[in-house]
Amino acid sequence: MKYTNNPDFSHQQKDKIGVLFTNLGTPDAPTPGALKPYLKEFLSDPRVVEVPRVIWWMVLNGVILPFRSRRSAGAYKTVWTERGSPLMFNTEAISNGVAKRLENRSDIIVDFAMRYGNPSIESKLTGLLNRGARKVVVVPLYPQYSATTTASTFDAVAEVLRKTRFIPELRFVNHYTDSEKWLNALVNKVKAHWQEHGRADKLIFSYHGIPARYWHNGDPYACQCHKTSRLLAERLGLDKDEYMTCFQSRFGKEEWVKPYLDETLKGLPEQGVKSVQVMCPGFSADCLETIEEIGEENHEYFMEAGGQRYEYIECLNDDKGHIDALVDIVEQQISGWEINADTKLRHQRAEQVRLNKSK
Ligand SMILES: C=CC1=C(C)c2cc3[nH]c(cc4nc(cc5[nH]c(cc1n2)c(C)c5CCC(=O)O)C(CCC(=O)O)=C4C)c(C)c3C=C
Ligand SMILES: [Fe+2]
Ligand SMILES: [Fe+2]
Repeated sequence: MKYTNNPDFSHQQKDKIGVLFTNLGTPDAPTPGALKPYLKEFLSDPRVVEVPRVIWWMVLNGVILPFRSRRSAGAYKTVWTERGSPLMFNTEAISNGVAKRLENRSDIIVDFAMRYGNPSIESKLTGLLNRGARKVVVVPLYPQYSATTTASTFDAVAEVLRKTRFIPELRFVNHYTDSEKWLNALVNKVKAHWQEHGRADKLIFSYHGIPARYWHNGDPYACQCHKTSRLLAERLGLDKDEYMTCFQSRFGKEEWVKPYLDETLKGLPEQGVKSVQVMCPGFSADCLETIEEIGEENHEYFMEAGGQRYEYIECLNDDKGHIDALVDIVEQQISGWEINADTKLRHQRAEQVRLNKSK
């Protein structure tokens, strides 16, 4: 094994703290040619699809990739913009927002990476190490823990570090469903929506699903989703009949955690629920699964079933409240990581200068 080194390493260099935000990943372009390698990497991850490898290899390569690449490319085309894939530019905006807020900390470097596709965790984590990061905090932008997302990100980080000479001190955010600032940011988002559009019969919290089997085997994800909904409802003063939790984005034939969003929306109008507002507190950034699946596809299901008003409340993306919450999470993680008294003094002076300027 040849271990990777920092090509610019000097024993005199100033140590840095690296902050790496990660998200799921997205294809490079909305085309079948770009979808195929992206879906292949994603769906070959044993954390995502827990099926015997040989059988899955045949199904994936023989059936899923040829068909799904085409179908998904069509869906991605509907959300693609001049700035590219929403998941990418929203994640970048979040990372930039946090970097801006921490710019007076000259010892902190902030970047983002994607678990699948580009920019890879390997390229960005190595980049941080090469820029002098000796301590790294990884923040997967998944508020709820799931083995399919959070643990898979950990696997990717570990895989990179397996090959590097220097292993940084490492902190890894497990989930942040209890973050009061994060909950408040979501509450404020809903309240702002209510101010503009009024309330609906029901507020639906929709989360990406996982196969029910994973949950039964110990994945806490669905429980954390229900908890998130409850904490939000308490803060919004909602009664039990005024909100509900649903799961979206099923994939494959197996049973996933329920209730399914699409089936729920198709059944609500006949129960007298004629208007709904849907938000996705499991997604930090708007992406295909929110813009197209929640904004378009499920909107149609509800209206076709007799619904009268359907509104999608966007993700937090780079909202100020979201950035505040993430800065808070990072600061908690790196507390006690001050590089040395000298650096600390410099930060305090820089902060003083900033405060004096803003007076
Ligand atoms: C077995 C399949 C899948 C599991 C399990 C799964 C879990 C999971 N996914 C997210 C977040 C996102 N998923 C996104 C897209 C997406 N997800 C799957 C499959 C599983 N996800 C597929 C095949 C796709 C690709 C798109 C498609 O073909 O429909 C995205 C959006 C990416 C984008 O580019 O916009 C996100 C985000 C979570 C949070 C999760 C488990 C908790
Ligand atoms: Fe997914
Ligand atoms: Fe989807």
